[in-house]
Amino acid sequence: MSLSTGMMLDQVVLLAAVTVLGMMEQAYFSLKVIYARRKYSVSPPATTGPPEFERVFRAQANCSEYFPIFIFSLWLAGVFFSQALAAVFGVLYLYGRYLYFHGYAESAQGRLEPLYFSAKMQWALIAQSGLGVVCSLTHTYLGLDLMHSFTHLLGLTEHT
Ligand SMILES: CC/C=C\C/C=C\C[C@@H]1O[C@H]1/C=C/C=C/C=C\C/C=C\CCC(=O)O
Ligand SMILES: N[C@@H](CCC(=O)N[C@@H](CS)C(=O)NCC(=O)O)C(=O)O
Repeated sequence: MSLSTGMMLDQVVLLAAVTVLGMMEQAYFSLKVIYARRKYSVSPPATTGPPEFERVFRAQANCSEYFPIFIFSLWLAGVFFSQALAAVFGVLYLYGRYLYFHGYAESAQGRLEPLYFSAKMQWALIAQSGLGVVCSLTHTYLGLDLMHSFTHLLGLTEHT
């Protein structure tokens, strides 16, 4: 897809849907911290309290720290590589983060398995972003269609 020919909404609508889902998930995590503050009587600006509170607090903070990386990589991968693939990895990442949040709320150990899962999804999105942007750069400035050669290598396109 070329931005110069105009981006059609159907070329990004899956990315938009995953972004809305991600924003709702972030809002949900924030609400859980507000409930935990009430439950454990930890009023702002305090950020320390019983371990049950601190784990919920850190789970939300950790998910927020990574949210910008997630959103940028989702859109870059979706625009420059493949919208469908980015959307699938995006939904899996958000699912992993949901499990991470609840695992961390239970115990520090409980966060680890979902963290590894969501990290794999995140790295896959970063890789797709990098590959897509490099292919676009070489196409624009060197006239090389690496993406076509790449998909041909994988047997996804006919040789032309
Ligand atoms: C989800 C974010 C993914 C990518 C963004 C970039 C960097 C973050 C690294 O990929 C993530 C890897 C995380 C690995 C964590 C490894 C170990 C943590 C385990 C134990 C900590 C010690 C303890 O709990 O006692
Ligand atoms: N802000 C994070 C950056 C590194 C990170 O993402 N760590 C993972 C694996 S140790 C985590 O779950 N950290 C727990 C937390 O941020 O509370 C930290 O302080 O640990």
